[in-house]
Amino acid sequence: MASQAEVYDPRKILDHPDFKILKEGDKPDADANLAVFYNANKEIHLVQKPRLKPGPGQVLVHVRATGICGSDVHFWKHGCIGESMVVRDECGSGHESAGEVVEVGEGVNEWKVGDRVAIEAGVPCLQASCDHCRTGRYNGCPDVVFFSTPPFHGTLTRWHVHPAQWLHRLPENVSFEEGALCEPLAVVLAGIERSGLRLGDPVLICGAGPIGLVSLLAARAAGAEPIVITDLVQSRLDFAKTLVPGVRTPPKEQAAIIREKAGLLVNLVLECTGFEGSIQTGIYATKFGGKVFIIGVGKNEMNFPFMHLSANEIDLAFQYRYCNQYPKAVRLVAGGLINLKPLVTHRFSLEDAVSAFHTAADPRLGSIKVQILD
Ligand SMILES: NC(=O)c1ccc[n+]([C@@H]2O[C@H](COP(=O)([O-])OP(=O)(O)OC[C@H]3O[C@@H](n4cnc5c(N)ncnc54)[C@H](O)[C@@H]3O)[C@@H](O)[C@H]2O)c1
Ligand SMILES: OC[C@H](O)C(O)[C@@H](O)CO
Ligand SMILES: [Zn+2]
Ligand SMILES: [Zn+2]
Repeated sequence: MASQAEVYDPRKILDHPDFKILKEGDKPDADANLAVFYNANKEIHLVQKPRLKPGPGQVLVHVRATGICGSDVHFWKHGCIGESMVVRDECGSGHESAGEVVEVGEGVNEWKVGDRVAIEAGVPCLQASCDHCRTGRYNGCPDVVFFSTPPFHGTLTRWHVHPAQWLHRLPENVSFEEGALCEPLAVVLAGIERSGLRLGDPVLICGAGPIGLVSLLAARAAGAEPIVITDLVQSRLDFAKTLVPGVRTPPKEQAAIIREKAGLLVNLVLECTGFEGSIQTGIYATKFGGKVFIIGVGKNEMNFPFMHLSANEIDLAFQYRYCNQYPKAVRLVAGGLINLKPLVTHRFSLEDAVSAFHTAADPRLGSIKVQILD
């Protein structure tokens, strides 16, 4: 049986005669399989890819909404995340997507044309010999195909072929935009689950970007009180207040001010920036026996106040993507416990998707979540 990596071999697309990088002024074919690709030269462009037929066990999805994640922008602007995820060739972007089934491959019985789905972008190997897959923690699978992490192309495209079992049904009351936002929600829910957050816990959230704001919504739904959120950008704190009016926003992200604002030391920090200074602030704001749960990603090496952590029995924990979170994410949105709608501040067509990237990458434009709709 072919591995997922072989099935989704990225060269198949790059070497295909119908693959074409569109230059300025090029008019795409009608209904073309447009996508946004970046490369090792830090160029970003619209491309035309072949529309492939779904193979056995696969489904062809018309992608209707895709959000731009900070990691998409990071791969474009910096060419890597950490040491193992490196852009070496043309690579397709996007992993926050939802759409509509348009064709099913052989042996697919659970989906039919017209079904509305959220796309789970990480496809693990599911081999019995893989301990991570066998034990259900499939986000640790070393052979995962994570669409949009090089070398695998992303789901920001018009026609995307996906394995049937990594799609999640969207109920009628969940829009494609919300379905796409279930991806960052899955990241956050995985973190909240492993952080052990309980009703009435005082929580500090560091960073009011999309991940911090989704954490705010999820922590509120989970019963955290009080919740303090930090950011260096006032407009993002203002946005947090509109989402959850009761949230406390200290004027500076310093531990002493956070303590005063919270009225107490927090027992849980959800760190959503990945910056060393912010992680340190989180550590100093945490009470004896508390936990600093780090969702943000950043530099390869960082300094933490070792003896303060030790003498206060503060746990440091980390989140890497997610496993088993999509069904929960969809239920929470459908059930009205988490309202993701306000997070989408900018919308673009697929034809104009490169402008969407420029908007997402420019902090002066004040976007929270930029989505591409088709
Ligand atoms: N662990 C995972 O699997 C996973 C998945 C998705 C995203 N992430 C990471 O989560 C982090 C947040 O993602 P995002 O999309 O919200 O990014 P973002 O860049 O939009 O938001 C980060 C926010 O942190 C703020 N910030 C920076 N330094 C700060 C400081 N010292 N104190 C307080 N706030 C500060 C910024 O102003 C910004 O608003 C990123 O590092 C991202 O790569 C991790
Ligand atoms: O939402 C998922 C994240 O963006 C990915 O893990 C990315 O950071 C690296 O592949
Ligand atoms: Zn992401
Ligand atoms: Zn595996």
